[in-house]
Amino acid sequence: MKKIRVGAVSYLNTKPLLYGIERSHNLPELELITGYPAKIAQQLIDDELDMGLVPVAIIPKLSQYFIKSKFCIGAVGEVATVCIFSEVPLEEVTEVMLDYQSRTSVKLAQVLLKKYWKLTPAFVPATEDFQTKIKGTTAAVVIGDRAFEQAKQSKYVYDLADAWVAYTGLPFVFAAWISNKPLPDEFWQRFDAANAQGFKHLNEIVAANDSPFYDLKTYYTENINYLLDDFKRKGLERFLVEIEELEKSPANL
Ligand SMILES: C=C(O[C@@H]1C=C(C(=O)O)C=C[C@H]1O)C(=O)O
Repeated sequence: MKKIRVGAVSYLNTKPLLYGIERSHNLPELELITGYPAKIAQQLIDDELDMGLVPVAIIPKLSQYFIKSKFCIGAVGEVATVCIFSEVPLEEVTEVMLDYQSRTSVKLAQVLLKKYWKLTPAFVPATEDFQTKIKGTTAAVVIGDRAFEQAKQSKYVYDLADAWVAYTGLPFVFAAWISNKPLPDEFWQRFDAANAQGFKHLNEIVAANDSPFYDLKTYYTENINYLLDDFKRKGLERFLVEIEELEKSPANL
C-alpha cells in the first residue's frame, strides 16, 4: 500500500486533532510525522510530505494545493499562543524578533504592525534562545507552547489573533490541512472522521498533557477554533491578499 505522508505541528494545540488520527484503525495508509510549523512547511514544499497541518503563509510557495478538511488551527478572538511580547509599549518598540518556528504568525505580525498599528519597527529573524533577548525596546513574536510561559514574564502582550479580528472583522487561520497533490475524497472523509474523535475526549487529552502556565481546557474550547468554515476561509483569503501586498513593499527586514 502506498503511504500518505502526513505532517503535523507538534504543539499542544494539535493534540485534539491528532488524538483520533493516532488511534484510528481506519487510516492504514497514513504515516504521521510531527515537527514545528516551519519545518513541516518546508517538508511539504520539498514534497517530503503529501499533506500537512502547515502554516497557511506558505500557500504561495506550493505549485498546487488542496484544502479539503474541515479542521484547522484558527481563532475568532484571543488565541493566547501567538503574541508579540515586549518590555515596553508597542509604540516604543524598535525591533521585533521573528520566531524561527513560525511561517504564518511572523507574516501576520508584519501585516498588523504596518496596517493596523501603523508602526515601522525593524524585523529580525530569530534563532534558538531568542526569548532571553526580549529586553528594552526589542520585542519578539513567540508562538506555540513557549508563549504560555512567556506571557507570565513579559510586561506587554499583544495577541495577534485578537488584533487581526479588530483589524478585519474576520477570523484567522494559522494552519490548515493542506495537500500538495490531489488525494482521494474518501481518504479526506476518513481523515476528518479521525480528526473529530478528539473532541469527544477533551478531558482525557487535558489530563494527559502537562501545561503549568495555562488551562488547556480553556485553550481548546475558547482560544483555538478548529472548524474551517466559510467565514474562516474568508479570513484566510484576506490574509493571502495581505501577505501578497506585503511582498510588494517589504517591511524593514
Ligand atoms: C496558534 C498557533 O498557530 C500556529 C502558528 C503557526 C505559524 O505561525 O506558522 C503555524 C501553525 C500553528 O500551529 C500556535 O501554534 O500557537
